[in-house]
Amino acid sequence: MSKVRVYEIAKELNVTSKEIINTLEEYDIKVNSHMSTLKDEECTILMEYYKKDDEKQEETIVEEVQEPIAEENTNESEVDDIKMIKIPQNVSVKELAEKLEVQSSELVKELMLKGIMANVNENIDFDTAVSLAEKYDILLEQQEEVDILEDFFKVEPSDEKDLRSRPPVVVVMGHVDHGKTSLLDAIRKTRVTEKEAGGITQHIGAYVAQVNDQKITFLDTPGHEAFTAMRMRGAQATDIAILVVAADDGVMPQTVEAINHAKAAGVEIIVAINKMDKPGANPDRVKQELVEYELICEDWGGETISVPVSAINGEGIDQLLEMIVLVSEMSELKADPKRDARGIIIEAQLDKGRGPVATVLVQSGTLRVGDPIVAGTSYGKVRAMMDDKGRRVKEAGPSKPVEILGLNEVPLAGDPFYKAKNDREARHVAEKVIEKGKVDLIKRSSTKVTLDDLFSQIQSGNVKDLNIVVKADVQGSVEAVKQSLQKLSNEEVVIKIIHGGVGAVTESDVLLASASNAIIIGFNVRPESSAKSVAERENIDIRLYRIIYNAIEDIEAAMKGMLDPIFEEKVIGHAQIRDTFKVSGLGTIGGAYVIDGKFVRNAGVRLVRDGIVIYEGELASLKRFKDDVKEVNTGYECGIMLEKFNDIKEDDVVEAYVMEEIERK
Ligand SMILES: Nc1nc2c(ncn2[C@@H]2O[C@H](COP(=O)(O)OP(=O)(O)OP(=O)(O)O)[C@@H](O)[C@H]2O)c(=O)[nH]1
Repeated sequence: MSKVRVYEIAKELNVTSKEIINTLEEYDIKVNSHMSTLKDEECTILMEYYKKDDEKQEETIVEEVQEPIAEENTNESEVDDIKMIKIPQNVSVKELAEKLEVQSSELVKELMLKGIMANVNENIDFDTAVSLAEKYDILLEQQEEVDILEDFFKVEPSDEKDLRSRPPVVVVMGHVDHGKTSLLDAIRKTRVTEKEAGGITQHIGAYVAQVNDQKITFLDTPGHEAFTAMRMRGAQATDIAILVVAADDGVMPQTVEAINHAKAAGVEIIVAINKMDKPGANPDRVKQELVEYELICEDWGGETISVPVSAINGEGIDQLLEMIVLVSEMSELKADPKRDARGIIIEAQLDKGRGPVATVLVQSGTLRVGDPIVAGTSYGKVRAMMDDKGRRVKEAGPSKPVEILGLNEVPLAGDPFYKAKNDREARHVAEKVIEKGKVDLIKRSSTKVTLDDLFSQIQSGNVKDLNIVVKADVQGSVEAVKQSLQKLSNEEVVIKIIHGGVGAVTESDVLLASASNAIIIGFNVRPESSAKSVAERENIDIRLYRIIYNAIEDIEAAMKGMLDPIFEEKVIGHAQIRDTFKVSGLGTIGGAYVIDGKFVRNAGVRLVRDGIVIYEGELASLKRFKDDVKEVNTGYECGIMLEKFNDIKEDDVVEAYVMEEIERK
């Protein structure tokens, strides 16, 4: 118990500081004030002394039940006499003087006496501040830095009566080349530029379309990756996703990804069946294919709204917009325009002449020119605001995208922004965010689930749904895994397969897992290298299996807290097959080049072709020229033979791994 002060132990023992000083005097120990620090043995003496006293008192109480516990509370008044003030870790002399209600010059003098030369604007550390305050019988407490941020970012819900309807925020998703950009352009052309005489559409990352007396805000970056990347950073900006499916091409892999990303985010989906002008257009086939993904269109007896459109000739665009209005009316989207502005950064860049320029989407409150704001680690006063038509505006309410000038640096897309009380608070909060680490701040509320800590997260009530992304080499495996895993759901936790697909684990899968707190399970597939690095950064658990049963077993065990991964695989190198040689009686030798890490003779190996694992086993031989070798390092060529496997082809990648014992987290 080091560095305990008199008043602290007094509080602990529920007596006055004065009493503590007197008691110590009985033991010939002299202390000066309630701020004096006590030695360990002095604390022990006091604890012993008062313990006995307590026991004695208890006995007395037992004997004299009627006796009121006389004025016990007088102790508190003494404690109350000591004024307690919270200060940050570092304060300037001036700030401290204000808190202590004394002249700054007086503190400067006091500091001089202590041998510290400081002017009024200089910062002093907490201990020095404490020693200064002691003189004024004021006790300083260190303000927890997290408090400042938590207080600042805390969003009190608005009163129901202050809520007003707001326009929907819409994003366009779909498979590559199905017409996302063309559709956004078509809407902008009919609903934005032409109606605004002389209005020039600015590309600011979002635009507002007018439909009769309603407005719709479109985010101008199509694609589910951008959408989920923002969501992963904590920003849920979108209300409705338009799923664009080309009528002549039908549901394709990225259509499925888009569906699952939208579903995981819980946004409404409206299907736009595009390219209706094309001769091969077959909207019924699209609707039929969508059924498999639980999007059953209205004319097929379901609830999903679908609209046939052509981004080229404008067919169906009006109807699509009306449907968006209808869906948003049903969703009763509301926000409080009166409170301090809050929203997200949609995109931002550095403009040579104007400095950092950011497009922001106001989500609640009203942003005004002159408002001090914080966005991630950047801050500043809104110097000017422009809308999507390049017009200067003074304020922007909920769902309105505006371009703003005045931030000190370029924020990131997806950063939330908040209005601060004043410039000083904005700067201070941004500095604290930098100190604390931005990523940490944004993800404060989301600890990522891993199989290793699944059980403890279930126990603590953090996990009610175990979200899983499944990737496999063939569709059959995806389906088999989905079905077997879903059966594992029990009363405590429901297993949800939020996305399943064929092929390597991609960055988009990892983004989805991160945004939805999911784990990824791969069967006979490998993560792409970009996916691997994002997974590491985001702390996403990717589990790779060859046998479905093993995955089921692991998840079942993890749910019961009985997972025992004693060994973990560590990939030690990759080699690319550059040539192959058939040797009669022996088999195929791969002429390989070690591209990273190293190859060792007794490592486990797997052969990967286009992200799919074709073979897993052992090396039958590892040679440099004619000699058998134990290992081959990066940048060297070698001859590889695989145990009982000859289907080696040019450009195949062989991955070498060893099993390492790991500690359970
Ligand atoms: N005939 C016809 N062609 C269309 C239509 N919509 C888009 N296209 C064409 O399809 C091609 C792809 O359109 P984009 O709008 O670039 O598609 P996208 O989905 O944004 O593509 P990515 O951004 O690459 O994912 C272009 O050549 C368009 O001209 C349509 O309604 N009818």
